Amino acid sequence: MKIFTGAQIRELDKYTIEHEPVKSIDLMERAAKSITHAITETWSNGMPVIVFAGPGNNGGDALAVSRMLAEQKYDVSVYLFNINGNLSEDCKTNKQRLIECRAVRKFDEVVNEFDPPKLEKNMLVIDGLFGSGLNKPLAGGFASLVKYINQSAATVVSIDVPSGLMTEDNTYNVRANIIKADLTLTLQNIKLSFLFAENQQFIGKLRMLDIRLSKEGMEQMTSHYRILEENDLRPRLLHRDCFAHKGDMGHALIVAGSYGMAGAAVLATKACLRSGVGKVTVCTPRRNNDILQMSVPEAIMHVDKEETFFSESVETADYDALGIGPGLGMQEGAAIAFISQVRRAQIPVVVDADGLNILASHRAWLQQLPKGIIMTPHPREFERLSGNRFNDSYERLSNARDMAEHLQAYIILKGHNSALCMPDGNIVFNSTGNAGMATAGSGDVLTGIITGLLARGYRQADACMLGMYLHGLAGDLAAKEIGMESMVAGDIIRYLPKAFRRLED
Ligand SMILES: NC(=O)C1=CN([C@@H]2O[C@H](COP(=O)(O)OP(=O)(O)OC[C@H]3O[C@@H](n4cnc5c(N)ncnc54)[C@H](OP(=O)(O)O)[C@@H]3O)[C@@H](O)[C@H]2O)[C@@H](O)CC1
Ligand SMILES: [K+]
Repeated sequence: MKIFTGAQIRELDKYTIEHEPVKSIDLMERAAKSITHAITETWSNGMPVIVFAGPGNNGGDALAVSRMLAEQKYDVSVYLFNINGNLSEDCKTNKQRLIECRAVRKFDEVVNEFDPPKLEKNMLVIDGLFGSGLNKPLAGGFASLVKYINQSAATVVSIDVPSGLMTEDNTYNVRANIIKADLTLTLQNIKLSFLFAENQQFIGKLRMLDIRLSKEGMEQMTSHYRILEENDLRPRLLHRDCFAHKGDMGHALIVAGSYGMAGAAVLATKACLRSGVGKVTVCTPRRNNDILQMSVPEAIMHVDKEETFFSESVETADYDALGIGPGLGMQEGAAIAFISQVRRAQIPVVVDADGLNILASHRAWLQQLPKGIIMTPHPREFERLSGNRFNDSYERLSNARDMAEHLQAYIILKGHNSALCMPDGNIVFNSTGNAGMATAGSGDVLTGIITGLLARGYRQADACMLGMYLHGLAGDLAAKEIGMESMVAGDIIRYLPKAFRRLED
């Protein structure tokens, strides 16, 4: 599913009006009908409704919804904020229609003085102040109103966007002046800012309402942001020939583990083996040999000459992909072996964990990475890697996109809705996964899966998308059966076969 910016939404709106064709006011009526339906489905008309409408089309929606609710015998009081005497055309029309229908308890057009109504627990507030047309942080009277609504015990439903929240960049927004909705009814498509963890407090529960914007318009419009769906992945799956031999299924090399961190190597190797690859060799320090041999008997050992850390890069001619970094340690010896290994690899490479930390402490090496390299940092690893501190997820994501373009790399920013930044500047968000996966070793599992998929023959972009989707799906399937609270990384590996099955069916 594509994600459109506020500016693109306005273009799509225009396109739909011209090509369907439909009058702008009728499109608003259509949106209001589906918003009203979502509200009446959830709350009965015994609940008093207070509507706050702004001067633009978000306010126009709110006025139309007020009329429709009042016609269905809801007890509706409406406050329209017309401070500058400048209502949008459709807002004006809906103001007129509302006055004419005479069904609302109260209609107050606020021009100057505003005496706020009492908001109580059993009331429903409809927030139609601002939507995708917001162009600066809320201030003054609107900021006070938002604070007043937020501190009340009433249930809040936001139309399209919680008022005060920008559809993309909230880096310099004033968070105290954004509505905290219990439910956001967003029109047609999800907005970029809804995907960021720190904005969940404003959105509450999210529902998307199909208002039938032009399909053709949406297909034609290019978007740099996309949400990954099962249907995007199915056609990309490689099929297994019935005469397949393990030699045809790829050979992955995992370089992982230091003394005390054998577990990271075990998890990455096991996950790699579960990702359809033919063979996996694991290169690890001498002292981890027995642990690996016992925990992952299917893997081939390549034991480093050092007892406790990775010290010598491996010839990669016999391998199809390299995954390096989990539990590798940060000794200077390991760092030098790491960069030598990455540089000499003539195969696709995935770098994670200590591999990223090593790069962060030798940032000049970033310029020496092979094109097409895959890096999978979590937010703090990415801050160290980029040498920056970020105010929010949007700023972090923009920085990751720039780095991916500059280094011609694939960067998966892990977290709530992991984001894959591609060398061409496009960004794909994952739609699977859950909070139970925020546990030690979860990242090692992802590294193993992507390395396995690369060795199996998937190209970088496909391996990253499929890898993050399967990783999250396995976590979701695990959560369904065992819950999130006590989930460990090994559970994700245990549910990988079911995740593959689900995609293949
Ligand atoms: N998707 C679709 O196709 C459809 C979308 N629809 C609906 O349209 C909504 C978008 O409507 P919109 O473009 O009129 O913008 P909206 O959010 O109402 O705000 C604009 C007004 O706010 C003002 N303003 C801005 N910032 C401000 C601030 N900080 N403080 C104070 N004022 C501020 C701005 O004034 P200006 O700064 O431009 O002078 C202008 O007056 C969308 O969210 C959805 O609900 C549906 O009706 C049908 C189909
Ligand atoms: K709103």
